[in-house]
Amino acid sequence: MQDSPPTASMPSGDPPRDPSREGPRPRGAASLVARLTRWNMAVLVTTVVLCFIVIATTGWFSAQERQASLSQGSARVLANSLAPMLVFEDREAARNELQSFVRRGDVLEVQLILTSGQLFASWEAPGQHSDLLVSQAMSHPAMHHEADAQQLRVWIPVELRGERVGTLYLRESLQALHQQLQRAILLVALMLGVAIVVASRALRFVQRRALSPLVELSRLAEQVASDQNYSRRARVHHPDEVGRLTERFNQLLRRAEAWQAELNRQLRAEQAAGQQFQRLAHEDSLTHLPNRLYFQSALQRRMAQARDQREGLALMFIDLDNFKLVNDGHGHEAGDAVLVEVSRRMSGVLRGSDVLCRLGGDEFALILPGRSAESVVSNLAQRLIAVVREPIVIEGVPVQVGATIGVASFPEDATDEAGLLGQADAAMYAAKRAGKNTFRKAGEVNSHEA
Ligand SMILES: Nc1nc2c(ncn2[C@@H]2O[C@H](COP(=O)(O)OP(=O)(O)OP(=O)(O)O)[C@@H](O)[C@H]2O)c(=O)[nH]1
Repeated sequence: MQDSPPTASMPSGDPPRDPSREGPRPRGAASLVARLTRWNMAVLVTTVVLCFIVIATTGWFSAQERQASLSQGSARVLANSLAPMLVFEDREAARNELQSFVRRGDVLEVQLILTSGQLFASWEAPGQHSDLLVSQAMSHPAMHHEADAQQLRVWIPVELRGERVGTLYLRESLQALHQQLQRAILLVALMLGVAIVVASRALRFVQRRALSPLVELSRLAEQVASDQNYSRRARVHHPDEVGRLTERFNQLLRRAEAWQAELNRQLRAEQAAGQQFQRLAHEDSLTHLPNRLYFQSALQRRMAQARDQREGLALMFIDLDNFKLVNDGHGHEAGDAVLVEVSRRMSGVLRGSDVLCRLGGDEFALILPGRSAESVVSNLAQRLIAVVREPIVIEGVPVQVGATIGVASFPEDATDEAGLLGQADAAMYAAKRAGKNTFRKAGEVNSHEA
């Protein structure tokens, strides 16, 4: 057989890819490292800012308290030295004492008031006006202080030998303290800013290291999803949760690989079975020549090709002579053996492009593609008749059959398959009538003879 029946194309072992599961990470999907760093930074910055607020507030209040206690201490010393001057009504000495006291610089106002409520001596910084109410000064029996954001006020009783002789009122500016504190806060803020920058770098580095096995696993999963190569394996870095996850993932890969191998094996088996089925459907089981089903499609295909390429084609209809006698005389099995041998002999004299088919019984058809010269066709018919006529030895007994051939040419005798086969069939019958073991061409058979 020169033209083998077509085989069915089977799908490859790999299942189809799903493009939606491939490709880079979608836009806007941040990496786990970046997301974790952002969250950690948010927590860190919030904590640092809260700490900063607590430190600054506590610092402010404790600095104010320290300033108040310092001022109270110096006011007490001043009150002690002013007490005798108050008793002896030495205003000049009291003013001098106040003058030397206010050299400290932060003082805005000092007032010395007698128990009667009368002002004994005072000092006010340039541009300052006293804000003291006498009733307020006398209302505090013991040392007392008040502070707001800008100023500190101290009231202290002036006593001599345990007896109250007046009140000393001191008002101080907290501006210097403010500036000092601002500088300290700025310095702390700067240091915290640097600490945040260093911490963010360190966090990113640590998280990148800690999450690298997870990132590696995710990359591997993406690769496997993309190329479906289940023989890949992920590296287990540490025997922690991620390590165990990696082991489970490798286990899944091993199973998927085994499933894929089994699926491929099944597909190959089905492919082979399909090819076998295709072959059997188009093959004559006795002679292994292409059968009638294949002949019909082959003739259609070859004629279409001939039409397209403006080529010719010849068809021979071959019927064995006196084959029935073999069956009747030597049995059906002997008849089968003759059919097999005749097929083998006829195949032996054909060209590679010729297609010999068994149509059924003792009937054969031969497609000769291309435009063949008349003499070539005649010679081939004679050779076929000659090889078939050679005696065939069946179980030691020679038997003889013959062959009668009808030839039809495309496009001269017919332009469609049925017409061409009919013409070859008619020519063959004409040859039978002419005495068998011969051939006839459709073009030479006149209508009367047909
Ligand atoms: N052994 C065998 N015989 C078959 C097979 N198919 C058909 N036959 C027989 O082949 C014979 C064909 O009959 P014919 O073509 O009329 O017989 P013939 O002797 O060749 O007649 P002519 O063509 O006039 O020479 C019949 O007896 C069928 O039973 C087969 O597969 N095996």
